Amino acid sequence: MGSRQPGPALAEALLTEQTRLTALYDRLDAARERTRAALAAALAGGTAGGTHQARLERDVSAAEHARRLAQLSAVEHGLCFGRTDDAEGRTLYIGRTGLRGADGEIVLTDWRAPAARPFYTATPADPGPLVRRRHLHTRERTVVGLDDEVFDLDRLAEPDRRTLVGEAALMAALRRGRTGRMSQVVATIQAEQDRVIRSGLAGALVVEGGPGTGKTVAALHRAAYLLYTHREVLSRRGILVIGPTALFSRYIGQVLPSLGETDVVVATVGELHPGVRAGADDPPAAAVVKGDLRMAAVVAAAVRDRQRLPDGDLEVSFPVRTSLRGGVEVVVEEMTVRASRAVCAAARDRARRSGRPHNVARRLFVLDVLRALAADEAARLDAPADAEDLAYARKVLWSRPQVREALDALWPDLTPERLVGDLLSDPQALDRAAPRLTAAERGALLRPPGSPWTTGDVPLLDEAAELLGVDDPVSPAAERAAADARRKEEAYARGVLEFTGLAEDEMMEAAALAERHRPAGPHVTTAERAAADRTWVYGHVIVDEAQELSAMAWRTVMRRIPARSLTVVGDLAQTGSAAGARSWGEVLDPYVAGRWRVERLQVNYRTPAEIMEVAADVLAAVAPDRRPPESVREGGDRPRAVRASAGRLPALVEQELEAVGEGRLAVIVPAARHAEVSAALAAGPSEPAALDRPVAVLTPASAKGLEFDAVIVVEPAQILACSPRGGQDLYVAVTRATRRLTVVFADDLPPMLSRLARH
Ligand SMILES: Nc1ncnc2c1ncn2[C@@H]1O[C@H](COP(=O)(O)OP(=O)(O)OP(=O)(O)O)[C@@H](O)[C@H]1O
Repeated sequence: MGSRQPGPALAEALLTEQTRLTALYDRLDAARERTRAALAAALAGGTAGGTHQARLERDVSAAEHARRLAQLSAVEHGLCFGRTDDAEGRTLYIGRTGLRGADGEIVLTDWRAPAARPFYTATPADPGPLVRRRHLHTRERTVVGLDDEVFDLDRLAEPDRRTLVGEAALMAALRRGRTGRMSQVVATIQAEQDRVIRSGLAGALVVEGGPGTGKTVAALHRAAYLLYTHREVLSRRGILVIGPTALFSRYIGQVLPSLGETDVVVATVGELHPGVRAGADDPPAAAVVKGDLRMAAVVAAAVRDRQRLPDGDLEVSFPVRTSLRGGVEVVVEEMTVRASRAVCAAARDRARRSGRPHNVARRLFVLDVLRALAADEAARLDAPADAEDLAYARKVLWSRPQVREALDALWPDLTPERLVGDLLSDPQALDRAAPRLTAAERGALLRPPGSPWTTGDVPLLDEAAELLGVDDPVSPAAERAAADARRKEEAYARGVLEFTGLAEDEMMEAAALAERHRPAGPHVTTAERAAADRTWVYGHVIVDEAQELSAMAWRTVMRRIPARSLTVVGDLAQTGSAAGARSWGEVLDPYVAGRWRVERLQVNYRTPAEIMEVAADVLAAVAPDRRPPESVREGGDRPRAVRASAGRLPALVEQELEAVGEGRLAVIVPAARHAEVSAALAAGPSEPAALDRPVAVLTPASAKGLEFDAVIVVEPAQILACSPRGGQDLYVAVTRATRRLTVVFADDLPPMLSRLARH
């Protein structure tokens, strides 16, 4: 065990570290003061004008100072948490940010810096350069405890050669009650996690491991590490973190800001199409078809299906003379112009061959047909026309609603929403676009017009958006409006200067506000700009619970990361979606063949051994080739099974709440029972405030990635029967608890849960 120091020695050590910590906070205060002044100066400098270049530089440096100030403000708690001493007598203090002393020497080493690495990787068996590692426990600006490990092998007995880093510190972190939010763990990162965090940026890194092995927490720290190490590239492009549900996004939402990182977008696949918020999931049959790569061809065919030819020649009639009779406008003379079907076909071919997206190629089609119509009109009027006349005639024709309507019917300007919405609610359109799908598959896709968007629709919308494109040259008016907005922002930024005399928090708010209110330019955070732009290219993408993504969803993700720099986090034994992955090769080979690598995490930090034994039985039944992770903790309360009718659930919930005190409880139910149990427990819908309540009623799918002090799993037999991946769902459900697991059943307890103590 780590050598905890006895009385006087401990007191002396505490005093030494307190002196150091106080000095570090002084440096932090000074750094904030300097940054605040630099921000104020940058905002004030040259506001009256200056060259465009000067303004740009000022904006960029102001953004940089604002970011640094945000970072310095985020590290107030737990600023310094570790110290290393090496064989050469060098001492480093490790903290959540780097700080320099008055002479420019490094007084606090950022946890992400290469020099900090031994703090995480040293083990008694392989201490590297270290002779001692010390964990500092602090509350506000005070040192309240120390935890030392002396890597002096001669004095350590073999059984004491632990492999875990700072066991006491880790255990203290793991014993904390759950708050409904994931917290950062920079002080207790384990060696195997450190490898994940510091792995290089290129290619795809797959982080695989059973439930509770810290895949998510390691991936988020990796985001912070990558932003630190490759700031140049990544802060401009940002990092996208994709999670399984909005609830999960909320659960992990604090980790990166608490590490001082803001250039990260957290979203679900259902949120990747700006303007559409897909909440609902598809029924399994529809999910499977929508997730199939054949859908790319279906969407492409649906687009082509909207590029039509007239039945015969194209004929358009419009009034050329009208007169007012009794206050009503009547057509006195009409004219009909024609373009032959062959001309329309040639126009369509040319537009298609151009390789441009539908809405952009539309211009070519329209132009060709208008040419033919204008020539026909000239012939009809018997008026010899030169090129200029014809150009004018085309313009006039295009301004006629009848002409526009006729051309729109042949080659309409389409939004992705309209294309996909129409396709999925029109059986004939589906028949035409998807001849290769079976009738049953097409049937699974069909739904009433105006149905809400589902997660499975988003990859289809994204596919459609790619094929449709946008024919939207920036108008001079829009440019003027943007310039105007920029001027207003500059005035606002000047106003921010008045805040500089105020307290830290207020200053931060003002700086953040200035950033948030700027619609364009460097003051809007990278994350905000990225989230609003479907075509944004990210610097790195992290996909969590990656086993859930369908092949079509992967296409959508890969579009956002042409450089293919990815972290893919998941556990194939937890795949719940019918359209999800079966192997990483199947997912990644089409995009990064030969450029992906796997890191496995083996230790479970969440679930005590007693609960994990139960989970291992479930795993053995559903995925016999997989080994469960090993729990780092034992001694949790014995998991139990209770035979009880639904009516007794509220009483059981009360019991569990009492047992966990301040802790949180989840009741995980088969999807079909969610509404009923929520009503019985007077719990609201599961999104997004569920984590704020002491009791959350969740389905296995919505519980994915989350954890609670106590979990009640309701009717496991029904969870098993509810979906084709019911076994995986049950595995997810029984691995969410950090302390207590109760399984409630009325009739049957599945044999795989027979290890549970019966009550
Ligand atoms: N090094 C660590 N120090 C302290 N706590 C840790 C550490 N690693 C993981 N944990 C904690 O263990 C719990 C599980 O971690 P996490 O949610 O990242 O696991 P996971 O592998 O993503 O699980 P799942 O597959 O079930 O989603 C979290 O509470 C996390 O904070």
